[in-house]
Amino acid sequence: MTVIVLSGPIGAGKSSLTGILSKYLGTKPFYESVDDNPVLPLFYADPKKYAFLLQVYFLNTRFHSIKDALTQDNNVLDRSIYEDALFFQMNADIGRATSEEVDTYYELLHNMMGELKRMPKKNPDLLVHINVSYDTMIKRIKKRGRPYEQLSYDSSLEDYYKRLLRYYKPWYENYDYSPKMEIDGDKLDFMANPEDKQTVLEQITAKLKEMGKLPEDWDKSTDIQIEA
Ligand SMILES: Nc1ncnc2c1ncn2[C@@H]1O[C@H](COP(=O)(O)OP(=O)(O)OP(=O)(O)O)[C@@H](O)[C@H]1O
Ligand SMILES: Nc1nc(=O)c2ncn([C@H]3C[C@H](O)[C@@H](CO)O3)c2[nH]1
Repeated sequence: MTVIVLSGPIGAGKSSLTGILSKYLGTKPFYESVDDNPVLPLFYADPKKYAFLLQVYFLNTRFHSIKDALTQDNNVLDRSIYEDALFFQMNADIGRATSEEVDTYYELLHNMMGELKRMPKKNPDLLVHINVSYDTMIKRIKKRGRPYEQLSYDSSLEDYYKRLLRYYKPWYENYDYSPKMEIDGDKLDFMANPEDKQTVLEQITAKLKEMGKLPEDWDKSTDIQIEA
């Protein structure tokens, strides 16, 4: 059983790489609830009012996916539960949560993490973190085109996104729930460039082999077709 989780800021390419990787490894993808998420547009329209509700929504949907993923064979998850607190803390730090909401959130998170410890598999096998600069992040957010994430929708998002990148750096450095590796999302266009896609799959395959999670003679074509 191998569970891989992707991490990285908004628009880094987690969902895209989840699709590629799960197809390549023949495993099941688990996507974050975004397009079917009724709270996300409310949050972007009024972050102070909806930050707490959005966090609880994400925690709940993430918990469902994890419970499912950790009891099945092989999986790829497009964001880790360990990033939830990063988002919440950042929003709390900019005044979008009351002290009661902060206390309640951390109690709930602690409670849920306690449940995870009782699962047959407690942690993922590997975290694959996609690193991107601010410019790449904005380019990808534009390309994907969710209206409420655009700087033209709310110019304060520039500060929000830059702050998010600052929070991610120490978060990744301190992450120690599983082995981890970084992908250079600025240089590697694994969506449009087949050579870059091959490079990324080779890097992940090498790490899985090193960890004994893939046979040494695993040699599968990286020529897989994914809908953008
Ligand atoms: N390495 C890449 N090179 C070029 N384009 C990319 C790359 N990764 C993702 N994209 C494009 O960038 C956009 C955002 O990608 P994606 O939705 O996978 O990001 P994400 O990290 O899952 O975002 P979110 O955190 O918001 O869910 C998509 O339009 C995707 O096609
Ligand atoms: N506030 C907040 N807390 C979270 O835990 C969280 N997880 C994801 N997101 C937002 C980022 C993208 O817009 C979109 C897709 O990742 O959802 C979050 N926003």
